[in-house]
Amino acid sequence: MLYLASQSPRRRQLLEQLGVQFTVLDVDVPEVRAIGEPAHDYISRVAHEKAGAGLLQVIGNAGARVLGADTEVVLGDHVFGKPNDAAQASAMLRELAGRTHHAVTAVWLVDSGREARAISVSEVTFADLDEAAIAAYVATGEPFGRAGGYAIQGRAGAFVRHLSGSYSGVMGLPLFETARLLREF
Ligand SMILES: Cc1cn([C@H]2C[C@H](O)[C@@H](COP(=O)(O)OP(=O)(O)OP(=O)(O)O)O2)c(=O)[nH]c1=O
Repeated sequence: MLYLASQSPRRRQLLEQLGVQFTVLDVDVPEVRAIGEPAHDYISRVAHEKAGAGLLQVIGNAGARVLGADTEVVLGDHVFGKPNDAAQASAMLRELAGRTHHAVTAVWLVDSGREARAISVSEVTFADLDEAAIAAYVATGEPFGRAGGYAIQGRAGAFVRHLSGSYSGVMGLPLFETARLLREF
């Protein structure tokens, strides 16, 4: 049995695209980057902790495999998680506007004896955004619950001048990499 340790409706929707049967587990892992922790190490660690927390819930079930993922937006050494309020969302969008950032998703697949990881790094270039565009976007509510304060699958799709990488990875679960993990496991 496959489990998805995630409360993200996007991840559920994306995993459904692969046509696999799975059950969702609720996990709540603190997302706190340690001082000096490299961005990719942090993202991978959080995804691993989500998968591990899920596995603890189903460890008695024979054949249980658990997927966990974490998505963050990275600009230089800054890691943008989900904004807490409108001011934070606006500040993130102001930094992303007119620049190229990385949208990074780490995925772990674990069972009681094995674990495997995939990491998807996409390069995303945003158009210039003026204060009015940022305010209008934040007012849609879309930034909340989204890394970097934007949803590529929503209105922010119009901000993306260029994407090199994985659209599903930016959205929260890279399908090519996830399918490969499931096949190889
Ligand atoms: C960049 C980007 C992120 N996102 C979402 C995907 C993730 O749900 C979220 C990043 O937060 P995460 O901490 O990766 O995930 P989550 O808290 O939503 O869910 P869980 O930890 O339970 O798995 O941002 C989009 O939906 N679209 C985008 O374009």
